Amino acid sequence: MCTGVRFSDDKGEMYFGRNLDWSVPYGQKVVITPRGYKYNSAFLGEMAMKAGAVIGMAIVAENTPLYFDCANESGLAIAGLNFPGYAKYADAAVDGKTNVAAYEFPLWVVANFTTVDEAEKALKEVAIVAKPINEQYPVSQLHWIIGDAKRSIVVEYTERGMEIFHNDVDILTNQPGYGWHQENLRNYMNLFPQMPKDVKWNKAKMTAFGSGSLMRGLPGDYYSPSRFVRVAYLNTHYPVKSTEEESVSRLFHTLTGVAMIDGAAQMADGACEKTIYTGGYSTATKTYYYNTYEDPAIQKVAMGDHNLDTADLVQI
Ligand SMILES: C[C@H](CCC(=O)NCCS(=O)(=O)O)[C@H]1CC[C@H]2[C@@H]3[C@H](O)C[C@@H]4C[C@H](O)CC[C@]4(C)[C@H]3C[C@H](O)[C@]12C
Repeated sequence: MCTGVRFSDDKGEMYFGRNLDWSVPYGQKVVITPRGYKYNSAFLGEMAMKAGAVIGMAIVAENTPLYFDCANESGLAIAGLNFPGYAKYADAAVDGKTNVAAYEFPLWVVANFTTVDEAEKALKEVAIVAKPINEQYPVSQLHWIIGDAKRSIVVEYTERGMEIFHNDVDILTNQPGYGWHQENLRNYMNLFPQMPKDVKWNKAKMTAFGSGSLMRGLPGDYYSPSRFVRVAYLNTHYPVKSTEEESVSRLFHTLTGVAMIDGAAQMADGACEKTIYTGGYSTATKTYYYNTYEDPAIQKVAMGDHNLDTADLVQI
């Protein structure tokens, strides 16, 4: 399972991050795509980085960065999360549509757009096509969260075609679809951060043991609907912060609140899922922060420390 989150600080800068939950790493690295890089889109020919340089977590295949999550220097970010059983891409290019292969979708979004508004408008004309980049990497079944300083959307391509959801809680997990998760939040309207007043049941007078009393019922397990509710509650109740340090701390604490610990939840093949890495981007400093299951110390890569006016991918 995976979890994504977006929020802003008090100056309107965006922080956008995700947990990548799986049993084994994919060999991913932080990859910077500089302004002069060009890539061969599966259906659209040669593409330039119109919205500027990009940073994120990826593997590189055929000299193309296959981003798991990334952001451009204009402040638009995207993360792909597993969506098997629901994602259903077009089998082949669709006439009259802008055809984008699933593997290049994050790169295509951040190469072309600077805001969620721009991306949302263009996405209405997009078909996501089930074409793999090569035989080594089959097509992944994903849905995506796309965010900027103002808001986020969820993109799902299912048997109903392209669906775009306005994401009022700025988070995403896995199956089922965003619409189901949003409706399910209504089951948790009873959750509040406040200390409850003392109550009386006949002669029995009761006071809370301490804080957290009205959070009871917030699901603590790793199941996708449970993580959705938990991270929605955490993200929407966290106080808005001011400094980079406070917001990066917020990002990692929120994602730790839905991180997966080894041994607790097996996948269908019997292997346990765990949070392989947590990664996220700050528009304030154009920096990508990450840590891994093995090394929880937070590492950072600032775009500004690299020459962005070249044509070659930088793999860190
Ligand atoms: C497995 C990852 C999603 C993690 C997740 O959501 N797990 C939930 C597990 S569960 O089923 O819901 O239990 C996804 C996110 C991004 C994906 C990668 C990116 O899409 C980039 C390429 C795309 C290629 O087509 C396949 C390899 C790949 C490198 C993908 C491998 C894998 O599918 C990744 C790493």
